[in-house]
Amino acid sequence: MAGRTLFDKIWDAHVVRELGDGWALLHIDRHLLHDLSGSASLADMAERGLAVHDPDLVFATPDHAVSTRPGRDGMTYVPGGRLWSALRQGAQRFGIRLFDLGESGQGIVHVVGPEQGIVLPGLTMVCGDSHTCTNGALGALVLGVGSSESTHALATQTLRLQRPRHMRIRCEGALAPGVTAKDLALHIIGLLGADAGVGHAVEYAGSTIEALEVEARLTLCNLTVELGARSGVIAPDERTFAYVQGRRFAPQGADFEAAVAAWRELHSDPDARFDREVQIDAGTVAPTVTWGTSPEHAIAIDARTPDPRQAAGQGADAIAQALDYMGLAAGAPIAGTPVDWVFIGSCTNSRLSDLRAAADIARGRRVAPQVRAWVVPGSEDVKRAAEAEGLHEVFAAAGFEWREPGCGMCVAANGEQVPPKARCVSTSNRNFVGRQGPQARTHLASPAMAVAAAVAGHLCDVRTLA
Ligand SMILES: CC(C)[C@H](C(=O)O)[C@@H](O)C(=O)O
Ligand code: SF4
Repeated sequence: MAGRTLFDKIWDAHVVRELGDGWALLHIDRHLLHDLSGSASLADMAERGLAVHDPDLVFATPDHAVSTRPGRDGMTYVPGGRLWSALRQGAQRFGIRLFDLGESGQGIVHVVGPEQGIVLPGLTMVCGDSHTCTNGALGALVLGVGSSESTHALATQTLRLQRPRHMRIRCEGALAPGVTAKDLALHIIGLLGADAGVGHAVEYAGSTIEALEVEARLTLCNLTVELGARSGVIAPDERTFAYVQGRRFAPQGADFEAAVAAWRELHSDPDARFDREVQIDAGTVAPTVTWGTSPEHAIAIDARTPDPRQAAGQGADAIAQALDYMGLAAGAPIAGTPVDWVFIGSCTNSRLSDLRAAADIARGRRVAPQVRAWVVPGSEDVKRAAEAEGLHEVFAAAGFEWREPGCGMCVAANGEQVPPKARCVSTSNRNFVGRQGPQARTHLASPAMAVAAAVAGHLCDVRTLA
């Protein structure tokens, strides 16, 4: 038998029935629900008189539509309150565990899954959210699903899926000081394009990936969907096992040891075949930011915006449009661009390690007077851990607002918007037109780069910050 990829190994272990033409019915080990798509799935189930097949494998938490204002409750953002109570009612009706506001386990669904040990190596997991790919960093087969797939999975604990093609992105070399997994991810998308992964499952491998901490791997995998791929995966290793050990829903004691023994088999065989292989020289990656309205509009901080006059055909129009929306000149240095807002948060960069990296730059500095800057921890547990270390005080002393856990300004589904034409440096994953509010302008960056921009008042290289 030919060698198998990591993805194949997890897939094969979950096939309930082969359906032909590459399709199979797969067992789904975990299902996560959030207030936007999850509340809708549960309402659909109720309306159709369906029962949840295995409520113990389903977990819910409000994140998108809840306010992150200090002292908030579920009704602080009134339009979102309806979704919050629908999620609560649905969870209660079907006997699903809900991590509610103020409780350990509440937070952005993709932060909570790994943090609580709900997502584990070798498992299959779905969630009605495109950034479910984040969880592949633990060596799990994870998929963002649509509403009918979500209902199917709730009702049957299975999903009918077509095996994707395989793509391996091999990253070699040590990241330079000041360069993070976020910069690497943006660099990769900038290089390959936002549709490079369509139809593929991505595996990240190589010495750079092996050297990344698990939380940094989560950041990298989070951006896989911005490459067009539904899932990204990293082979679990000693770092993964150490990360998982002791988490609330992870196996404990002898069960954990037995699980680790099985998890050690979860890697692509040396002779596994990939449909596409890409090599990335990670040692040359610089701190990277986006200039335009797609994550593929990524450039090194010391580079210039593109010039449509030097591009051909449709590409030129798209560049001109993006520059116009962003209020930027063609062929101009991106560094020095003045900034109005800074948002540190989202399922990309709101874990404890991200907040530590941000605090390291913020310590002893001040947010520029014209800038408004927020730090939104990814989960209740992240918030508590950060406060126990005094990070909230570092941020407050530097002039940042310290907020409650949730998606916050990432997609503005909770009314927290960047004002029209204001420019925001954001640690999130999407800079689409109107993403952070109508006419809002978003530059994606790492937490350290976002703090550097907040302090300088303009986009700048964190490595040269005064
Ligand atoms: C609202 C939700 C379904 C959506 C997603 O699928 O990703 C959101 O989380 C996003 O980041 O755009
Ligand atoms: S933080 Fe942003 S990207 Fe992540 S799930 Fe929430 S809205 Fe989507």
